[in-house]
Amino acid sequence: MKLGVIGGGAWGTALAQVAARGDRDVLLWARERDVVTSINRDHVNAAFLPGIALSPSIRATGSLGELSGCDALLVVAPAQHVRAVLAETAVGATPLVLCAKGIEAGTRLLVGEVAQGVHPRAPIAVLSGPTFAHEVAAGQPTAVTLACADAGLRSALADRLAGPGFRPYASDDVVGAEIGGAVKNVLAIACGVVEGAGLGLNARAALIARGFAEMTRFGVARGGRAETLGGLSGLGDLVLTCNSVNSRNFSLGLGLGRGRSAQALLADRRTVAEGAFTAPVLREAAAEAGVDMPVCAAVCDLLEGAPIDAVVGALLARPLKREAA
Ligand SMILES: NC(=O)c1ccc[n+]([C@@H]2O[C@H](COP(=O)([O-])OP(=O)(O)OC[C@H]3O[C@@H](n4cnc5c(N)ncnc54)[C@H](O)[C@@H]3O)[C@@H](O)[C@H]2O)c1
Ligand SMILES: O=P(O)(O)OC[C@H](O)CO
Repeated sequence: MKLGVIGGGAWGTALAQVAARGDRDVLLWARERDVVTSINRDHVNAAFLPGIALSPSIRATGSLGELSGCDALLVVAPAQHVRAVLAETAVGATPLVLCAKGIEAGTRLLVGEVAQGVHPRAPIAVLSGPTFAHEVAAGQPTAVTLACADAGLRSALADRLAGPGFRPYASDDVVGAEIGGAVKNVLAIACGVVEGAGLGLNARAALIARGFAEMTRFGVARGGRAETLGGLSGLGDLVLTCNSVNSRNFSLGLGLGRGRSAQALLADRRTVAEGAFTAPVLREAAAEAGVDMPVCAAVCDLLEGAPIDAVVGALLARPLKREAA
């Protein structure tokens, strides 16, 4: 199975490295000319994944048309750009493996739903889980959820990607796998705020547990399964990103917690903090589904500039309730 990768950021490059294990050819489309040159000439992605020596069997291209010879495509553009990039790609019935974590603004669609709308004949899979790109690219042990309704395709993709340091777990719950990754980014911002504002480790643990309850409520309301939310793509990724400054979302929250504005923090950054874009659309989607998500709503308020004391005070002053509710 020849794999193509759409997106030359940190995660697309790390996944290309996984797919290239054993000197297998991988074609990676990158939007930036400097990334294409850097990968083909020096076998590094100096812009988005510095310090990692890439397999020479990864070839980069700036032309989406070249991907037409691939047997499956890993889609690793940021969530808000997936529609535009896929619209320019000839896909037909080639399987698409969605690896971005987010919900599309405006439509409130999951990335897999966007892909299905653009390419109705393409089988859809989702790869998600606790995966800092640098660690994956360096071959450090990592496990992910690989979700696909088609058992044969799921198994073929898992066999193609698995290796000594990369272990996919199979699932048929595409929606559940996507929602975990999208919601955890918003919750990671909240945990960063707690760290930046010095609110303590108890508060962070409370946010992780109550945030997980929100993620599960929303995921189940959208048709996912609670067991998927409790797996690698949900709880696993939530634990990772809520506890490390290596997370772009956590570090965005850290800056907010230290008093900087979201606008200033997001300006000029070349890397993506998906939670900032997911938070407002998640608030809309939760309202639409009739799901209470107070922590995620609080992150929206903070991104819009509300004072931390007021937001935290309002969260804690809500009426007391049963934990399971
Ligand atoms: N970095 C990680 O560790 C990691 C791990 C798992 C999942 N992800 C997810 O993968 C997705 C991609 O993130 P990343 O970390 O590879 O990106 P990145 O932050 O390393 O790089 C930004 C990417 O955005 C792309 N981009 C910017 N503007 C664009 C546009 N107008 N159209 C198309 N692409 C555009 C750039 O080309 C680049 O590939 C995100 O959804 C992210 O949540 C990232
Ligand atoms: O750096 P973040 O916050 O985008 O997190 C990267 C991955 O999603 C971790 O699994």
